[in-house]
Amino acid sequence: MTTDALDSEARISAMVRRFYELALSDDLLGPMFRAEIADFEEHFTIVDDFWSHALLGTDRYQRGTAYSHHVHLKVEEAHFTRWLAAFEQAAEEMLPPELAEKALKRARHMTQSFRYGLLPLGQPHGVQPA
Ligand code: HEM
Repeated sequence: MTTDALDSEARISAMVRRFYELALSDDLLGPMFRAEIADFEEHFTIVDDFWSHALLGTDRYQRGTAYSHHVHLKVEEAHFTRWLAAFEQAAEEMLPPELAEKALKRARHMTQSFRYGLLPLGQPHGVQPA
């Protein structure tokens, strides 16, 4: 692996850990992550693999679609807003600008797909319900 690729992998790992630092201190996301994830070190490695695959094109994530690991979650629009805010902050702090831009584009796109799959039909997407 080249030095650049190694550096990108290290930055992705730092971004993932920063994301969970922010998400675990959030009063809505924190309890959900704690209830669902038994081993955080193992989970970080899985999410590192996902972002390495998504951003660097490696074959490290081989667990099907990330979406399938969310279908059982009871989420509302607020979960998405907060998830994305934490991700944006972590990406901007930890990734070089080009990689951060790519990560944000991917995260926004996936958040929107997850909304269509996980929010009840008829609930406005991307709008906080009254
Ligand atoms: C409402 C927003 C979201 C919430 C509350 C959420 C929550 C969670 C939770 C609780 C898990 C652990 C599931 C388990 O291990 O059983 C998980 C896994 C994961 N999430 Fe999310 N998530 C959200 C959005 C996203 C988005 C938009 C992405 C990608 C851009 C993403 C990527 C992942 C990945 C890669 C995993 C690991 C899946 C695996 O085990 O293979 N999540 N998420």
